[in-house]
Amino acid sequence: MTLTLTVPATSANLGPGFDSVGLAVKLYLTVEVLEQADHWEIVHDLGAEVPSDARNLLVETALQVSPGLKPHKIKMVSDIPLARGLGSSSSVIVAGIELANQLGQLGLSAADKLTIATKIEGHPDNVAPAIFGNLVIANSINGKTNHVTAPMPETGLLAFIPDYELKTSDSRKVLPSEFAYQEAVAASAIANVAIAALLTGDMVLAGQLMAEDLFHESYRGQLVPEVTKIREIGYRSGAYATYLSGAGPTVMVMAPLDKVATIKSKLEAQGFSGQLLELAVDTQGIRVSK
Ligand SMILES: Nc1ncnc2c1ncn2[C@@H]1O[C@H](COP(=O)(O)OP(=O)(O)OP(=O)(O)O)[C@@H](O)[C@H]1O
Ligand SMILES: N[C@@H](CCO)C(=O)O
Repeated sequence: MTLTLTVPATSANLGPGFDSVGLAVKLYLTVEVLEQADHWEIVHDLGAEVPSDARNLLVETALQVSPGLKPHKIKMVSDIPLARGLGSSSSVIVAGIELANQLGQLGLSAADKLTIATKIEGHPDNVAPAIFGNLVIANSINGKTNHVTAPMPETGLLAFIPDYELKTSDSRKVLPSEFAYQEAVAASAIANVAIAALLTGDMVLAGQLMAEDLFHESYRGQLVPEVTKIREIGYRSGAYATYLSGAGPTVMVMAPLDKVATIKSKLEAQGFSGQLLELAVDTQGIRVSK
């Protein structure tokens, strides 16, 4: 039987949860492992920029975890748009670790996978929900990763996915290299209350605090000009929150389920170039079938 790995997309930060909070959503990367071969071959239609050989991030990750793996032919299909703030790189890294785990029979625990994935990605906010599903709050310090998974309170999710890419590396370049002590205290207090509100199911309070992020959104706004108008429309139409998903450029609107259709049609009327997608929370994380 064929080994198939299915990994969800993820939306990181949720405003002030910079580098530490993420939500799994129902868009998927699917990796089907076919026959053993002389060399790695990845069959995909993700464009010429994505390598079809051992340079593909999937294989690079798998070989980093288990260098002796035998090459295989692999079919890769993805609904997760690349470099748009929906965790495409994390989905591949998580799939690569699982590929090594399965082919190399490594017996990795979920915690091991999170530690490895965080080391490769640099922060746990996308890889953690890609592994566990749901809402995950995680940190990593000196190679030690901690995480808490929680159900997401009921909310509609509307993603505006611009038709331009924004690489995480470029979006991190506009962030400050230092933060004054008082500012750091204020930023983390906002994040703490936002998380407490999410964990107690208070989407109204969570949404207010998500809009008050001090860590990254104000610096990145210039890279995603649509965010100001989308936030204004969301605010006037009763959304809970509007935030930059991951490093952007996707803008996520969280809103009561009965307000999503109205907000969607108001956003459509703006004529922004891109896609508007209604999403739902993935509650499972990575699936392995064989
Ligand atoms: N299926 C894939 N196979 C191989 N490489 C991929 C795949 N998906 C994404 N990548 C690599 O990851 C890069 C995008 O990573 P980047 O961190 O910039 O954005 P993202 O992960 O989509 O967004 P974010 O981290 O903000 O949520 C792509 O340019 C490509 O190099
Ligand atoms: N927390 C990360 C997510 C994207 O990898 C960022 O905002 O840069």
